[in-house]
Formats: sequence, C-alpha cells, structure tokens
Amino acid sequence: MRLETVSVIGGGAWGTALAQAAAMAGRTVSLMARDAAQVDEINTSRTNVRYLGAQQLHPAITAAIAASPADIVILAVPAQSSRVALGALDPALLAGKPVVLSAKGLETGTLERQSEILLDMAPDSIPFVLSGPSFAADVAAGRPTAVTLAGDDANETSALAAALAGPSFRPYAADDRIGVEIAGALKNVYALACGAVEGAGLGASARSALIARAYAEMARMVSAMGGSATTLTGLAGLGDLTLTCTSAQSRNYQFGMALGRGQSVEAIMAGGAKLAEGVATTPVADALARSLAVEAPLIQAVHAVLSGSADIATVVAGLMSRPLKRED
Ligand SMILES: NC(=O)C1=CN([C@@H]2O[C@H](COP(=O)(O)OP(=O)(O)OC[C@H]3O[C@@H](n4cnc5c(N)ncnc54)[C@H](OP(=O)(O)O)[C@@H]3O)[C@@H](O)[C@H]2O)C=CC1
Ligand SMILES: O=C(CO)COP(=O)(O)O
Repeated sequence: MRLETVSVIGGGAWGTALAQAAAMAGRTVSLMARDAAQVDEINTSRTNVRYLGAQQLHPAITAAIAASPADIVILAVPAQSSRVALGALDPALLAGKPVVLSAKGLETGTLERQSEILLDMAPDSIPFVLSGPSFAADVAAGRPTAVTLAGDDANETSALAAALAGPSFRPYAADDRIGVEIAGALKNVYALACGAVEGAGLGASARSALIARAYAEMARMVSAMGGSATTLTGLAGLGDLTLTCTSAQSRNYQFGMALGRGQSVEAIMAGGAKLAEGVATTPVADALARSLAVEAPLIQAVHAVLSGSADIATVVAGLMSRPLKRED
C-alpha cells in the first residue's frame, strides 16, 4: 500500500488539525474546504482563523475547494454530514483507498456508525477509524497526543499508523472498529452529562461517579453491538471519556454546562454553540440501546433532558433512586 499523499475532506477544526498532523508526519497533504475565502486564507496566510485561531499551518498542506486524489483519504466532517460529503466525492478517490473516519457520532435515522456509512457509499474503500483524546488545538500545535487507529487488517493498520505518526502524534493500531466507533460516539453523550453536572453545581464527586457508570454503560453498549469491551481500556475509551468528561475545552462539555445552568437546547443553539456531536448522537444511542435491550439509564437521562421531557433535577433524582445493585 503506497501511503505518501493524504487528502483531508473537511476544513474545520479537526480536518485542519489532522492535515497538520499528517504534514508533520512527512506526508504531502491536500485539504478540501468548501469555502473559497478559507481556502485562500490557508494557502496564503497559512492560518484557518475561524477554526484554529492564529495557529500557523505546515507548508506541506495545500487547501482546495475540490478533493484531490491521494493514497490516504481522511474524512473529517461532522458525523451527520459524512454521507453527503462522501456522496459529493468522485468515487475514484475512494475506490480501493484507505479511508480514515474521524467523526465521532452515530447517524440520525439510519443509526449507523461512520464505517457503515462509508461502506454504504463506497463499498470498495478500506475503512479505518481514528479516535481518542485529541483536541484539534492540541494536535495542530504539536502538543503530544496519542490516538487509536482501528482497521480490519493488522498489517495495513500498522502501516497506516506509521504513515500518520509524527513527533507529537502517536497512533496505536487496533482491530476493533466497532468498539472504537461506539466509544467515540458515546463519550460525547456522557460529556454532555458531565458538563450538565458542573453547570448545575452538583459537585466533582457526582461527576466522577457519572464517568465510572458511563464506562460501565459504554461497555454494555459496545458488547451488545459486537465490539470488545476491552477496547474501552484504551485511548478511544477511557482516554477520550476522561478528556471530554472533565474538560471545559470540550464543546460537548460546554454545551452540557449550559444545559446545567438551565438553558434550553434551542437557546444554546441560537447562541451560536459550536458543534456538539452528542446532541445528535444521544437519541440515536437511546434507540440503539432500546433495540438491543441494553440497560442505558445515563443515555436515557441525557435524552430526556435534551428532548425537554425532564429537567436535570428530575433525572438526577431518578438515577439516584434506581434499585440498588451490585457494581458491574
Ligand atoms: N475538534 C476536535 O477537537 C475534534 C473533533 N473530532 C470530530 O471531528 C468531526 C468534525 O468536527 P470539527 O472539525 O471539530 O467540526 P467543525 O465544526 O470545526 O468543522 C466542521 C467542518 O466540516 C465542514 N463540512 C460540513 N459539512 C460538510 C460537507 N457536506 N462537505 C464538506 N465539508 C463539510 C464544515 O464546513 P464549513 O466551514 O464550510 O461549514 C467545517 O469545515 C466531529 O465528528 C468531531 O466529533 C474528533 C476529534 C477532535
Ligand atoms: O473528541 C474530542 C476530543 O477527543 C473533541 O471533543 P468535543 O467535540 O467535545 O470538543
């Protein structure tokens, strides 16, 4: 597998950061963004101010309005936009190519994971999933970051991990695509909950209890969906759950804090909230949990708050009064 050139689809925070990581790894990178002024800014000023502030971008990155053919494709648009973005690409760009899926979310309506969407849209592409504790600003600035890269073929996954690894970006190869995708999607749901705990002033003890019970719930979901709960001990599970559930830098956590302070979803959105993937993923996760008969009281609680069917005090009282049980 030739792995010299990279085409990143999506010029937002994460696409630009992954372009930067790939360039720092020695790859030649094209970055597809759909706004002509943004393309011009990246190519001339070497910045993407809207998404990454004053961060200077690597000279090996070239931005364009159209996606360029490359050895590796990285898809970095929001989870709900992946299908449309893939559908807009020339199928030749994806045929037989490793496609790294970096969105963390489940699709509304279909309930599909990102790699399921890819295989619907480009059945002859080779899916890989990249996830783990990694804020775009950290990756773009070259701060030390480690992630999980999961793929079906161990040799191909290791080769791809090596092609994307740089002095500050360390992908660990793994084989559990399902576990990594579910972990990445669900951690955003739990980050909303943890932010709400902080916003509502419920205390650090409550937040840590929530993280531990979220981990147990996530393990039930991963197992029921055909992944391995062991995957959750790694970067895509424990690593990302810890990061997003404890950091006000997380957009999902920020959204949750606003909920905890009593703002409605509509008011938070109207206030220009940044992308919080957990908002769209929560109802999907709830539907999946119900269809698989997985006990998921935390996902249900977040769904109730987001849908306006219960307030935070009510869902917390409900969680605290569930029948006592053995810890599992
Ligand atoms: N930011 C982060 O720290 C991390 C993000 N992720 C994940 O990466 C995914 C993307 O997030 P992020 O980059 O932060 O989001 P942003 O909101 O920063 O950027 C989203 C980008 O996607 C573009 N876009 C949306 N729809 C399409 C489309 N149909 N075709 C082409 N481009 C499109 C937007 O274009 P436009 O600007 O024109 O609207 C924008 O450039 C999410 O799933 C997120 O969970 C994962 C790890 C870290
Ligand atoms: O996934 C992320 C870090 O690993 C980014 O989290 P947010 O989308 O909540 O900012």
